[in-house]
Amino acid sequence: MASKRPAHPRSRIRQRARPSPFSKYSADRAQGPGISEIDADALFLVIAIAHRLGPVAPAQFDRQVQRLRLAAALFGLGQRALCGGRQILAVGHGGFPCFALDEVNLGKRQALNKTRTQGQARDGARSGALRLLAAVDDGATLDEAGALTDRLAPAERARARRLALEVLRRADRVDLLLAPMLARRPRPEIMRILRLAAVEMLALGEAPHGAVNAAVALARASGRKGQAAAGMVNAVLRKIAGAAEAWARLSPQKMPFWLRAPVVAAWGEDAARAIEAAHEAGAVLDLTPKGADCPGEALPTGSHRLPAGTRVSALPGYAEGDWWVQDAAAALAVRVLDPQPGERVADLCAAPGGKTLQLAAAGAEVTAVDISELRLARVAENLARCGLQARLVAADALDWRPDQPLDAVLLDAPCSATGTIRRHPELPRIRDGAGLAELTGLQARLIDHALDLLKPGGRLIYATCSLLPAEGEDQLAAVLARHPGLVVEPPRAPGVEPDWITPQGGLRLRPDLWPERGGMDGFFIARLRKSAERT
Ligand SMILES: C[S@@+](CC[C@H](N)C(=O)[O-])C[C@H]1O[C@@H](n2cnc3c(N)ncnc32)[C@H](O)[C@@H]1O
Repeated sequence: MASKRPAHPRSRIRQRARPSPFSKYSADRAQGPGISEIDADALFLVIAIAHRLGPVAPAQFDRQVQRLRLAAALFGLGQRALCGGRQILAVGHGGFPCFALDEVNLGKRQALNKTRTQGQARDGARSGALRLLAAVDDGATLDEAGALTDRLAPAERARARRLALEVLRRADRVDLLLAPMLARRPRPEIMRILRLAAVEMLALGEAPHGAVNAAVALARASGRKGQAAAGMVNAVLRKIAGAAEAWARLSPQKMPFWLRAPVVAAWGEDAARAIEAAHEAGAVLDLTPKGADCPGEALPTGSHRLPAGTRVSALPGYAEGDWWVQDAAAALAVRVLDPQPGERVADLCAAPGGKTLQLAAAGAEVTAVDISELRLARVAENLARCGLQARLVAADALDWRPDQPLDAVLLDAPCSATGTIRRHPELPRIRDGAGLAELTGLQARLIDHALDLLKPGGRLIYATCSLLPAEGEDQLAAVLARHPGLVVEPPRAPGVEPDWITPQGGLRLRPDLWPERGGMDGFFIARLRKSAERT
């Protein structure tokens, strides 16, 4: 397409030389790639399109981003340029020169003035999902990548995340189906488009013509090489549309070897497959009630369950803080502790605070400690919403000591989080099991420190949202060996089934439990009582 290259060489140099104050993924990610990594020519063109300076009011921001995105698409610039466009505007909010779109220069007034149809909204969600998937391929979690969909309307943003989750739950299974249909492996951005359309058709019931047309359009919009691949995308996806039987014969995607091997060693091949099926099925929504009023079906353990995809903020009682979101397995740690009103309890790795809320709701005098000030702010928000109180301390738990010994400590230790793959299916793709020895070493030090903070006869709950025995059963065995006199107490709580209790007395929860109810996160919970004799 012909375009007028405006003479703004200085803006080009300035933008290239000046690093963006925004990381690519989120404010939490300190060293994300900045604007300098965006394809310079694409960025130059977007700046060219947007060269008429003027402040962008926050209310117009989304509209400006949308226009810039359309402009970039018209020039065939693809994702990287779109990302650049967003960042230029974002920089504008931070006080840098801000670029507003010049429709006259663009010469495409009609296209830009088009009102958004439903189809465009869906493509916004698909493009958003592809940006999230690209970020995961770069090693980001979906939460870290969330900022990449900020410019979408809330419903599109939610749909983009849902699509990305569904693809990540099946990416390996789709690749197995695609492999014989591909003469050679396409570029990563084309592979992501193929996976997305395949999952939409085979797992989400999307009509083939809609999914295939959208995929072809996305391939074309992804740049010159994408345009060349559009024919292949069309042909392959038409074959995929007819491959429902072959798809049904493929098993759910396997856990990576570093995780699967210890799972099989602990519980066998059938359990590993059942866990993989639960990972593919994804997670439902669980709430922990503060009092009696809580939407959803009451589970035997006291949590309330709603279908996946339920909009949390639309549920009754959200603003009033009548409940909070917490997986049924996670909620069992505090139920097993059974905190009493007035007891002095520390929640040593507290953020975002689900367990702190449970402790405070039980009437305990809670100190919530977390090493991350940023994450501790979420505990404060959650406490405020639910009208509950706790003392918040931003500190390394290993350095923190209360002024008097405690009745109880809850240690929900940092771990591999492999029990949460149903809701974080990107974890197996971005982790490789490295650093496990470091984590288990930290867990052991935290356990010993927690025991040291307890009064004689005080109780400790050790919990991890992990499927790895190294972070659960093995830690329990090791702490019992290190501390003679320490006792494991039965993990009693309403709804806890005898089969969930290990021979050693720990509580082993797995995603394949309660299959008819929708599963639960993987967790290990142990209740320990310190010797009543002073040492
Ligand atoms: C599994 S999450 C805790 C979830 C939390 N208990 C809940 O129920 O919402 C682990 C937390 O440990 C914190 N953490 C990691 N290392 C820590 C340390 N040495 N001291 C205190 N907190 C730590 C992390 O910041 C993270 O918020």
